[in-house]
Amino acid sequence: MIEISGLTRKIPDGKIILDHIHARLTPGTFVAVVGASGSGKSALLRALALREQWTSGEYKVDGVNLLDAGLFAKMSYRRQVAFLEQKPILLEKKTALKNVLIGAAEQTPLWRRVTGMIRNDDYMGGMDMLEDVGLLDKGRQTAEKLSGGERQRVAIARALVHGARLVLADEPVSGLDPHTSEEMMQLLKKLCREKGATIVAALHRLELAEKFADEIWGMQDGRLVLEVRGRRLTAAEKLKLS
Ligand SMILES: Nc1ncnc2c1ncn2[C@@H]1O[C@H](COP(=O)(O)OP(=O)(O)OP(=O)(O)O)[C@@H](O)[C@H]1O
Repeated sequence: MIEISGLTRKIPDGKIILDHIHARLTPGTFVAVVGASGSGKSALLRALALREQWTSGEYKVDGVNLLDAGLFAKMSYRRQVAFLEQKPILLEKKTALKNVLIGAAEQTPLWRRVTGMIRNDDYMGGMDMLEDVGLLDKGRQTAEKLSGGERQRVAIARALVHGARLVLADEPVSGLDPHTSEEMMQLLKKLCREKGATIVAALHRLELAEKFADEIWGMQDGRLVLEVRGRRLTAAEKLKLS
């Protein structure tokens, strides 16, 4: 269980971009973060990934406040968190399988990054994960030849093969056509269910959030102003977020 309380981030010019956010993340839940451009969706995801400094607040993971914990505890937590970029950065000349197994710098042991070695059981694990994301036939294809949707799938497989418990996805369907976007959302939902990972995805398209997410968080001016579970947003709520 992850509990955030009073998460605040103030940038050097004094502007508060995340303002006293309280939230709870239950394992295996798919959360969509929605809100107007500049409302703080990406900033929230980066703060959850500990990629940016928190000015104040508590970040409790299984009851322990990570912000008071030592460097090793933070590093060990970061290894359990995967961040999916809008445009995944892959090793272009390497195969999809190698990208899954050695591409995630924060989650890959140093010896493997240095040697590029893949053990037989890792190879099987990588292939299983590629199958889970529907890319078994693309395992030997180099990343440069993959489509936008396939690249996102490789990035998702890479996140999950290393056992990420929290996957933060910043606009995972940006630039994808409507059909591929729906497939991607379906895949995230399936992996959430099957692997028990918690997924927090920033989304521009409300209808995708309503169709696929278990919870919708609405951001406005750095504040979390809506938390909706198991239902669509009302017209008034949509208006609030526009
Ligand atoms: N490191 C930073 N330095 C200065 N300002 C920042 C920084 N990070 C975010 N901001 C500002 O904080 C606000 C929220 O930005 P953020 O990128 O989180 O919005 P967003 O909701 O993800 O927007 P979009 O949907 O356009 O991606 C914006 O006003 C942005 O300019």
